[in-house]
Amino acid sequence: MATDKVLVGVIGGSGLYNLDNLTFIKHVNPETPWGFPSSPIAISSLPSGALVAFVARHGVGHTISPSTIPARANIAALKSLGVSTILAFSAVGSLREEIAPGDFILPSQLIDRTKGVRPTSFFDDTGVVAHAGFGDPYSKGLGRWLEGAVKEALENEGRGTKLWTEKTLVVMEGPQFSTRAESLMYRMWGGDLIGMTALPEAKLAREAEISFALIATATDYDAWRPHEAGVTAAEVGAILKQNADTSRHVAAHVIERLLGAAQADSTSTLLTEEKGCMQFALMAPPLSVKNAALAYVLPEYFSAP
Ligand SMILES: CSC[C@H]1O[C@H](OP(=O)(O)O)[C@H](O)[C@@H]1O
Ligand SMILES: Nc1ncnc2[nH]cnc12
Repeated sequence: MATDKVLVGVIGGSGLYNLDNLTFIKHVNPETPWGFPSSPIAISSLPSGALVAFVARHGVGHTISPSTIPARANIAALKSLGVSTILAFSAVGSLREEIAPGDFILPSQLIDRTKGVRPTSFFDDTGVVAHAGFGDPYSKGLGRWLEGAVKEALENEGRGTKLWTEKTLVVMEGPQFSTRAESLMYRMWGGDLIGMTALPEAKLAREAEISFALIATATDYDAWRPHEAGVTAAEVGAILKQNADTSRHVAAHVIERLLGAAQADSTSTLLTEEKGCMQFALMAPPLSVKNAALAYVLPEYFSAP
């Protein structure tokens, strides 16, 4: 099933700086109205010939901190290539005893503990006000479908990696890890996982009408456990390689099946679930507004001056 369109994008987090299990074709580096993406985007092909676009969230040499990731450029650059669905990978700490380092999770909810220092909207400084729906931060149909596909990929890899679903991810500013008091408070709030990068990425994907799912990979137990030292970067680093190898396997397996499923059923909305979601989020008639930045990321509604 070959197509020359890049319908699926992957964002790699800590430890996942390439998809070198796929056949590399070329790098592209689109300059967006929000600057360049975190890394040049690697276009690779799956065994079927279908194309995948990959961006390394922290740069390929992990030089970009969570607070300064150019998330708007990453999402806009992927959209400019034709991407309609993004699978994002993220290393997270566990706030629950049962979720162990090495486990994979498809979170369904987010709690925002970033500090307002990250630009979170494509509409900033455009004169257009938009309120995207975000009650379900991850695309629900895609998430339901991924549950089976990721489970199958993990079983097929044969490492015994567990998959959890319906979990709540707390997104903190960083770069320092949490105090014990904060970690305990997040547990009381209902948090199951903690990370530093899931926002604003998911909000921006929604504004860009891109289907979006997060595949979180647990690296540590954060600081809430009594009688255990708090988390360190060394502890996280020790498990990143194993998680990244499994993530590469999961990405290849899942994307091949996702594209196959979408192509086999012409009524499938797996790749297009969020299309049209911004239509009623805009507080002014969009076609009356000419804006180059919005025309770049939402050409469905805006045109350039
Ligand atoms: C190296 S641990 C902290 C670092 O790892 C996570 O990154 P990502 O979500 O991109 O995998 C976490 O959010 C921090 O940025
Ligand atoms: N314990 C933790 N806190 C925040 N982000 C993380 N990423 C991986 N482990 C983390």
